[in-house]
Amino acid sequence: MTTLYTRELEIAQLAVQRAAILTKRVFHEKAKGTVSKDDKSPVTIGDFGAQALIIAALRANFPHDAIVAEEEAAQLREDAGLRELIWGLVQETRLEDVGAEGLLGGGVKDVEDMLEVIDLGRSEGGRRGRVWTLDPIDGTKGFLRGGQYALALALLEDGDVKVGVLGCPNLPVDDAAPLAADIGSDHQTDDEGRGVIFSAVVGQGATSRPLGTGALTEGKKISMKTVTDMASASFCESVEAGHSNQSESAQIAQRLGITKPSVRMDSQAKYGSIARGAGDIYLRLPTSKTYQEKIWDHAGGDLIVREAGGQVTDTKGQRLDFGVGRTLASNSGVIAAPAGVHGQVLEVVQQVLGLK
Ligand SMILES: Nc1ncnc2c1ncn2[C@@H]1O[C@H](COP(=O)(O)O)[C@@H](O)[C@H]1OP(=O)(O)O
Ligand SMILES: [Mg+2]
Ligand SMILES: [Mg+2]
Ligand SMILES: [Mg+2]
Repeated sequence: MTTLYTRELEIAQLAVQRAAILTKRVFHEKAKGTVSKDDKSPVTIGDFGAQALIIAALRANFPHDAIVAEEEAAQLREDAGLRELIWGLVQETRLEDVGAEGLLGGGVKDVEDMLEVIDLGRSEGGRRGRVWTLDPIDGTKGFLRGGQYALALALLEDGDVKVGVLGCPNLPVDDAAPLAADIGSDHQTDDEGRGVIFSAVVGQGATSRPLGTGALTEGKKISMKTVTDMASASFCESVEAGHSNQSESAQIAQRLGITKPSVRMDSQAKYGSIARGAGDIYLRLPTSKTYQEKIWDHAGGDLIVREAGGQVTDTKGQRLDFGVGRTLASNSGVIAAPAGVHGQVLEVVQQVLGLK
């Protein structure tokens, strides 16, 4: 039997759309309730609030599915001020479309329930059954800086990505618009013309549609650009130097004959951008032997790029393996490129990294 994942896709898109109303509100506020996690990375009331809203929708619609999400409630249990702020936001956030809000169902009863909902994302993942993976704000540093960020949700079945949704509130709606890495330094930019949801279902292609706040509109098919001449191609890479080895990628660009400077952008907005042909190649080269990439940072983007005509592997040439657990422990780095040139890029990456 073919499973079409129609309901999963609809709920995932609406859940991301609703949570984005909350993150956009926080994005425009000066005080974002930022705290530091144990690994020293930042988390805001936007991350916690979005995670609560999205998991509440999953709990109501797919109560038997496992969830692997980035955030946990431990810090909120110790900070009444912070959790009340988040609870206020969660309570107030509704989709404009009453029917759509009804579809999401459930809701969050009270503050304690909100903390429990956040902690439903603590599954260990794995190669069996249905597992949702969620990054409520991917690219928190971009979110704080006024750059790109994404709400990333994907459904894995037996370790394979079946549905991927990326909400990118700061990317242009227009698939043909030039790559937008930044929205201006004042954070007060008009939201007009911005906000897009990228989606893909395995075997059904990838689409984009406006993020909006009302009912979902029909998606438009997206596809990667065909690269015929490397000299006119460019890399899309992290802003954060600590997330990808930028000097190695400069050598790779040079060997490939790429002359344009890399476009630096936070979050999985990179995957969405290349999937719609607004960029060409996404490179993420390991910086340390110890950091392991997380499944929620790649699952949605991986499927969206592959369904748009791309190939995604690690630097060893292996597909990303989302069935190992919460991390991509068996992979190293990421190379996402149009299928026609992926082999050529991989070859040069391996030469420069000394892998062959
Ligand atoms: N040391 C690290 N190396 C690589 N990626 C990291 C590291 N620390 C955090 N990340 C994650 O990298 C992603 C954003 O990186 P980039 O913009 O470079 O693609 C985010 O998912 C971020 O998590 P987070 O979701 O907490 O922002
Ligand atoms: Mg984080
Ligand atoms: Mg992330
Ligand atoms: Mg995150």
